[in-house]
Amino acid sequence: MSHSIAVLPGDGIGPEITAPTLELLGELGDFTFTEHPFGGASIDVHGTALTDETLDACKRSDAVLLAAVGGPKWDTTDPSKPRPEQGLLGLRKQLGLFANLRPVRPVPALYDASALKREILDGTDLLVVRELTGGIYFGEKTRTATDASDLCHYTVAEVDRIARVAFDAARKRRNLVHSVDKANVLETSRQWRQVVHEVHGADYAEVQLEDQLVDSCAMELIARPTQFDVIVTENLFGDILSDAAAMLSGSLGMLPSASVGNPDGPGLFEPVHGSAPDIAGQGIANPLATFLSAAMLLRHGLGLEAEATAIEAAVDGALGDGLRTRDLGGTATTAEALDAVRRRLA
Ligand SMILES: NC(=O)c1ccc[n+]([C@@H]2O[C@H](COP(=O)([O-])OP(=O)(O)OC[C@H]3O[C@@H](n4cnc5c(N)ncnc54)[C@H](O)[C@@H]3O)[C@@H](O)[C@H]2O)c1
Ligand SMILES: CC(C)[C@H](C(=O)O)[C@@H](O)C(=O)O
Ligand SMILES: [Mg+2]
Repeated sequence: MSHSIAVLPGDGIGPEITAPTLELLGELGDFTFTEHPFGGASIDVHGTALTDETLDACKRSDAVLLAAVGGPKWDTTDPSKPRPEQGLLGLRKQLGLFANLRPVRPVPALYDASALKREILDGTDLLVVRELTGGIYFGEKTRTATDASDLCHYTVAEVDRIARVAFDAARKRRNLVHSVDKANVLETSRQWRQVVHEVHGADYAEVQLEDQLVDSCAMELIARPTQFDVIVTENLFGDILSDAAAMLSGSLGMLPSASVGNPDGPGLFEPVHGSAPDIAGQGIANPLATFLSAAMLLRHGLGLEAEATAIEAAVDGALGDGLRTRDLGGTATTAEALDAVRRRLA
């Protein structure tokens, strides 16, 4: 049976890293890919970042693969103008994907590519569980000539369900959850902390739970990353902490993600990084975060565990053979990265 994958190449380096990812997937099974305009590319043609046609196509698919959206062409401070990023937020919301899983597992072969010492990195294996459809991203926004505001809002139900995703993940890992908030200042964080503890006490008492303030968590992530197993946090904190955590893996170009949570619809699989406009069009982008996102698509979206593991092992193997794109301190092009990983698949 052929699996249908809706493909959203998006903007900037998006198309350059999507094409090799589809080639790689093509080696592993029978997939039907359909590409759809999304983000800035969609604004240019349709005037909106997410059309009904693209949304419907995503809903009908078995899984959605996204590269990245955005870029200077569409940057605007005018709230009446469309932005590529609105399409991404709308897609996550409309698909009901409230849980964003961002694993960070530095590959030993890349320890030298990191600015951090080997002793700090060795043994790091953590998962950021980011709440994805609530918080300040989705609260009411206002703007007048003299002021602006973004409302941060969470319901108990939204916190409850993301907490369960984190505890369930921890049970399959090292049984430890750090719940990250700013409960010393924010009311939404005080509610977050209370609900996480209630869920824990009721159903997950055997999982170790630690509370951590987000500012010190940012420091601890870089200073002592091995202490973390699962980090669960709200939307904005998770966005920022996961880019910081990318430094553990050597480059933002290494981190994949899976956006899940709706059992009745497809998941969305996307690298953590953006459209990298500074290197777009040069054929030098690192495609590995998208390859690894495709692996998460196979595992979480289609239940193809062996194929997912094959991609991850091939990426590790290629890096062990010395594959280094420019962000990792080397000279390999995107095409050479595909060749190196494909050789390891065989
Ligand atoms: N999921 C998404 O679509 C997504 C995520 C983050 C940012 N964005 C958007 O991307 C645009 C650019 O944002 P930014 O510059 O802050 O972040 P970015 O992640 O695009 O780039 C940050 C830095 O990392 C480098 N980089 C990122 N991915 C790389 C890769 N695969 N290979 C090599 N180098 C890579 C870039 O060259 C740049 O120097 C913005 O419009 C932003 O809104 C989109
Ligand atoms: C592009 C932007 C809306 C997005 C986010 O903030 O969620 C990105 O930074 C990410 O991490 O996926
Ligand atoms: Mg981000």
